[in-house]
Amino acid sequence: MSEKNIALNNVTQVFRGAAMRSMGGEFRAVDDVSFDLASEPPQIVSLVGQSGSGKSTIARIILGLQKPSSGSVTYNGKDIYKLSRQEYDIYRKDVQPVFQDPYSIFNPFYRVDRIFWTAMSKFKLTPSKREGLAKIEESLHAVDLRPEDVLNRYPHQLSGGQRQRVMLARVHLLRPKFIIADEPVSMLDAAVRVLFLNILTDFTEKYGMTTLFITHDLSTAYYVGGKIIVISRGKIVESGDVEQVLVHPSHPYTQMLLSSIPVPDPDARWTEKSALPLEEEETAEQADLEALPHPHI
Ligand SMILES: Nc1ncnc2c1ncn2[C@@H]1O[C@H](COP(=O)(O)OP(=O)(O)OP(=O)(O)O)[C@@H](O)[C@H]1O
Repeated sequence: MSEKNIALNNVTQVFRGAAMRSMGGEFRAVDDVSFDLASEPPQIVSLVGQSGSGKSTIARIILGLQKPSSGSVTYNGKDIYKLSRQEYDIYRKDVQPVFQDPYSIFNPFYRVDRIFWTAMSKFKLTPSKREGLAKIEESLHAVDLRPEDVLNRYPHQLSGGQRQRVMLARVHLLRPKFIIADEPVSMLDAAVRVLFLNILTDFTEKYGMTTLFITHDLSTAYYVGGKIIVISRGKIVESGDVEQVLVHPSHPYTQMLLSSIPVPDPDARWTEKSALPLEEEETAEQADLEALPHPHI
């Protein structure tokens, strides 16, 4: 199997405007970020940082939704903005997104089956109606959904967990080399979250899809395993095997993120405020730890 590679080379994203007046008119959301995602061996790489640290901006840049102010993203060594039409079509098929709440990208007027038929036609998978339906059903079963429960429904008739799994079924159907999953479980409850994460790790192991898993929550990064990249204020501060980094964090920011995770203790009352300083004025989301192991082992 030929190896494919997405590389971020000194990617920087500067936002300018009146709203950044207090910061000298510009704000560096992503600052000189470089890392690689390789298809071989397939792996999960978690990109972790607080709210506002630049994670989603990096996802958008990789997906070609936003051109960085400087630096480049290359696919197999070629700048994604210099790919031919045909090469770009391959990139779009090879690199599939899963967003936090897919509701915003579902067309509310179309039933769920249309998502799959549209994907097949867009990426020129043109099976017969019968073969196509068999593939769709296989993909739904792969994410633990029953076709009869979802295919004829409208997006608003599904739960958040079902909608997220429909997006995973779409990924299963397309069999990309890479998944860019931006906070895919942050809106799910603990039980559905674990189900989703298990399917995602299965995709990497069974079908060889390398996943960039974006999360603010160290516990979920620890749960999915693989590698981790820790980002603060747009800069990578630490990276490596998730086990190594979370058990022996070397950077103060990683240590601080770890120490801010509340340890479930039925006898303890939560009286103190988190020691975590925020990236922005926004409030950091609380990690939902109910069903996930604590990274301190
Ligand atoms: N189009 C834009 N114009 C101006 N500032 C922006 C724009 N997009 C993002 N930002 C700012 O860049 C910073 C990084 O945003 P980004 O969404 O990448 O962070 P994040 O780590 O994904 O946060 P979250 O987990 O809350 O989604 C934030 O301060 C955000 O307000």
